Amino acid sequence: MSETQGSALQWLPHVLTVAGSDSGAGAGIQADIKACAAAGVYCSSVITAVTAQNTVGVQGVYSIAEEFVTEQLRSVLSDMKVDVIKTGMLPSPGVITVLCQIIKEFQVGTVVVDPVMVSTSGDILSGPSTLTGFLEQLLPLADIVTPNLKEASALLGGISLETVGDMRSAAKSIHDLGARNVLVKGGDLRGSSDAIDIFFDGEQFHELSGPRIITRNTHGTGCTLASYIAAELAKGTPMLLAVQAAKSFVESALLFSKDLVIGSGPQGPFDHLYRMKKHQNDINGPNSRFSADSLLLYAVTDSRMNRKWSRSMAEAVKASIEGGATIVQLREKEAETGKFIDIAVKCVAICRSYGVPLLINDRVDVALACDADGVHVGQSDMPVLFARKILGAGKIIGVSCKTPAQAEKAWADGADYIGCGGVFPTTTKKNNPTIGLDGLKAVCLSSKLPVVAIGGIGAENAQSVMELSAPNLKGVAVVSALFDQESVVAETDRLKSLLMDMVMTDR
Ligand SMILES: Nc1ncnc2c1ncn2[C@@H]1O[C@H](COP(=O)(O)OP(=O)(O)OP(=O)(O)O)[C@@H](O)[C@H]1O
Ligand SMILES: Cc1ncc(CO)c(N)n1
Ligand SMILES: [Mg+2]
Repeated sequence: MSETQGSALQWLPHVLTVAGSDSGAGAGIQADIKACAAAGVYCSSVITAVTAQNTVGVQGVYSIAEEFVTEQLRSVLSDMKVDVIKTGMLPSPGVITVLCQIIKEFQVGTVVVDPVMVSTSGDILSGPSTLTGFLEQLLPLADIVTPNLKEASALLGGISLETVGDMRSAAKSIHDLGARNVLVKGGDLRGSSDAIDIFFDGEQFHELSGPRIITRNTHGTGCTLASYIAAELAKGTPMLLAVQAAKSFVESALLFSKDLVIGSGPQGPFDHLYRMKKHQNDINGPNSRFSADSLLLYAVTDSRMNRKWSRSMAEAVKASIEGGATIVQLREKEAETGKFIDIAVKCVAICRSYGVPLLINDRVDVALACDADGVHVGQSDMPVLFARKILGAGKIIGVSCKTPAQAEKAWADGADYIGCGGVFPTTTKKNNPTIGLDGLKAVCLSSKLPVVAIGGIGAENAQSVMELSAPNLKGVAVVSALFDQESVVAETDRLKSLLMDMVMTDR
């Protein structure tokens, strides 16, 4: 059919979750399906148990007979191409045995094991009788196993785990039991202000640390993390990157949902599909303060160049606006905070009088203090999610991105635009690898956000940039082409006219 319609057949990465149902839908199968959906991955589901569960706890468990688990597994695997199997609640030794047989029979490529044993509310989901099955049958098939502290302890005969050091030793011991990679989750580590997980690939340890979000809505973080890892693996993401992406997803979802009220118990669910909600918010307009058209000619200041041409920052900024700059970013890498504020206050006043937005590079505090229009942050500066938290919906936040993955995250975290580069080599920023026009195009295509290109751009090559057929590429950001010039007004005006011609002929 698709041939007659002239369209290519489409393949969607596919995770099969083998897990229990949570009637409250915060954890279990329901969390797995939502996490995979959020990652853009198809998720089929074989149900091993039905729980009567809510935000208070688990009131009942009804295990599905192993014959019927087998029937479900055969149904899915005989018909569909599954890339990754993710396991959650496995209520009996018999279910573990049939699952392992079927994984081998159908030669499923990748297996993610979340050794769910006890819910955070303290209820038993898989009793001690399954321990041997986990240890002897399932772990040796696992590409990654993701125990929380209690589960890691249970797998290791009940040893106590209280410190990050204990988590490292546990990860190594569990690796020795046969799992190829181990992630010991520290969500429940007492007395830690960060949420620290330990990843061990058999050779190296990685301490994955993120801020602990203060919220009651952490029900299902474990299921979600494992499913998101499975989803990333199904897309072909390498193991460590998949784990990092999953942790970052959980963190963002918890932050976005921290004040959500569902249920009256101590542990609420969170919103896996927050990105859709965020998108709705965007459409509905808190970001209407920002017009993407202002990215057309984006002037980034440089005090070294100002010194060379003996002009003050205020003079340089004013000249760039008179020449036609549509937005200005104050970039001060050397100035002390007091000096920076002094300059920023002057520039805010100038920009405001012309109606041109002024952004501050990197320093969220300076932007707030001077009531600038927003900030531009790099990948190693304050994360967009936190900058947004501090600045609120009323400010513009831009972020530098070199890769589609960074671009995707920029949008999910609430950025208003992406600065993408360095497109061409430049002397302004040393040791900054260039991504070329191809890299720029890849970033544009992978994001819904407006993009401004940066790096070695001037009148001579602006056309080659603007010709990229990406509708969200809105302009060029320049430093030396405006500021390392005898006349800032004249050079800005020249580039602006070129850009205007390009956008006009485009229409
Ligand atoms: N409050 C929090 N803030 C940030 N990250 C968290 C928080 N709580 C848990 N996490 C992260 O969520 C992931 C799951 O960890 P956790 O130790 O809670 O698993 P779990 O106990 O199996 O979860 P579940 O509640 O589903 O049983 C880990 O990456 C952990 O660091
Ligand atoms: C069904 C089910 N699976 C897993 C967990 C662990 O969070 C839970 N609470 N319920
Ligand atoms: Mg937990």
